[in-house]
Amino acid sequence: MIIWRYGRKRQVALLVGLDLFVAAKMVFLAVMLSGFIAAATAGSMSRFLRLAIIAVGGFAALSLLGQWHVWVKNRLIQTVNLRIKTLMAKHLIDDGPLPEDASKPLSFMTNDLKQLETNGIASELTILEQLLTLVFAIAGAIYFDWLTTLVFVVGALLPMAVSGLTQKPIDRRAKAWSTANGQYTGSLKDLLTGLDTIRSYHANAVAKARLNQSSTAMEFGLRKMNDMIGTADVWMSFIALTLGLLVPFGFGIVRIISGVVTIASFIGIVQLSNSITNTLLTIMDGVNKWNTTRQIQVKLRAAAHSTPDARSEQPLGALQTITLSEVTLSRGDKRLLKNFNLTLKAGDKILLKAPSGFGKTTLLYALAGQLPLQGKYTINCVAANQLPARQQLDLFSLIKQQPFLFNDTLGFNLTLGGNYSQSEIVEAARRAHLDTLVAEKGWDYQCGENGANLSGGQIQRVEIARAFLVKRPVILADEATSALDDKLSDAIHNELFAAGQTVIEVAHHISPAWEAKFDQVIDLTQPD
Ligand SMILES: Nc1ncnc2c1ncn2[C@@H]1O[C@H](COP(=O)(O)OP(=O)(O)OP(=O)(O)O)[C@@H](O)[C@H]1O
Repeated sequence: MIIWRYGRKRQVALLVGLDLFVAAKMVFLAVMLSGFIAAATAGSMSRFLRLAIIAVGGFAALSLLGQWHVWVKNRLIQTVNLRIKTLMAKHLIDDGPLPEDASKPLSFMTNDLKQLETNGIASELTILEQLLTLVFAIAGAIYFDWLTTLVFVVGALLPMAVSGLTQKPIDRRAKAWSTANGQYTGSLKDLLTGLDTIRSYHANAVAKARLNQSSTAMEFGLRKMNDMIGTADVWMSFIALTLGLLVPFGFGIVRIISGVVTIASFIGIVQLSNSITNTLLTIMDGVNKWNTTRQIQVKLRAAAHSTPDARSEQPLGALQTITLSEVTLSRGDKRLLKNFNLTLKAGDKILLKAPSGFGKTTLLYALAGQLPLQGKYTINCVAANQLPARQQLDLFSLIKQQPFLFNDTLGFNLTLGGNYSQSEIVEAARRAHLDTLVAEKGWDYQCGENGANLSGGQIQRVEIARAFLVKRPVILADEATSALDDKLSDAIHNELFAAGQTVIEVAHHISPAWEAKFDQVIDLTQPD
């Protein structure tokens, strides 16, 4: 159960306790109505008035408990939602997927979790409440006449057995909808990111058609899922109404005619039979809805149980060597580098050259452990895949070709909330030649969405300053100065070369004078 797994046990227990009172309301109503009929049949006004006072008082007390029930229920929903979101945020940030999968977690965090709330959590709460109502209603009806009740209960239970048949097709359609939903969110995100490109190339019509295509697929998936749930509901309801109501009602009439049951008892049974049938239908509906969230729950459990890196922490010591031997890289189905070899020692400066799309960025990501590689990769003679991911990550700072800036201050974008002294931050900014910008705008300057309020060169220097600030043993520089003028590019290279860190740089345009300063210049197109 989602609420038991992610909620506070104390809150769940209190809710179940209050559910008992909410559930008792229907039985209380039936007993009161039956009592009114008995008073009317006996022609006793005083008995009627006494019952009327008890009825009003009883309903007032039950309503007060119902109010408390609302608060407890909503607080429980809040706790469960928050715990799930915290868990997923942790999973996403700590052990999240590679960049190319970015739209999937976005869709999961928005659409899937919303569905989990409306179809999963809400259904569990309803089912719980309705189950208790059902128990009370059956107990009350047995008190009036057990045989008539039995007919009512059997009539109401039969449709439940049939509902099992609709489970699998509902599951299938829920899965198809979830996939289409993910694709829609992905293409919408892509479109919004590239809106200015679309407009400047007049690709509006194509963009609209593509978005329309994925929204059509999503809406179709939703319709198909709702069709299936709706169809199941309609026919379940037909079976429930005939077997659960008409047949037992007729049976009760026969019992009255036979003189076994009084009209007052029968009114009580009929009132309670409504509760029995309605609760069973609501429970079935809840179970159907809950079943649409099975896949989401599986993902959630996987996220909750994602264990920290099981590889043993080996003391790696200071970086000495990095070796790649017979390494092959792929991206999707595409084979990139094949049988690539590289040996470097700490402090080396390496320049990687190859035509666009050859796999240089992929190689840098693989070195940092953010993309897989086939072949032998060792750091200080230890196989990289034996190192905890965190340890490998901490060796590298990656200056990305397309840096990402948060919609936050300049200061935050440099430190990313890390714990650095002011002098360290100022020094990193100075080395990345950001000091003029800082003097002009200040650390609290808002960078805008993905650095919209900065120039391309300034964004690149924020990314460079991040790398200088963390001072990791290896700097992976992917076209790190492509947006800078020659003077700034030279100045940044001076800083890159001065610090004694290992530098592995990918650059298309680099002057012969700078090229000569690298320890190794590797042309990836040339076999060893
Ligand atoms: N997320 C991705 N999913 C699938 N394929 C990708 C992805 N990113 C890049 N590729 C493909 O992998 C190949 C290598 O890309 P990569 O970015 O490593 O090349 P590169 O040599 O750095 O290119 P450039 O010099 O243009 O930056 C390209 O063919 C590219 O289309």
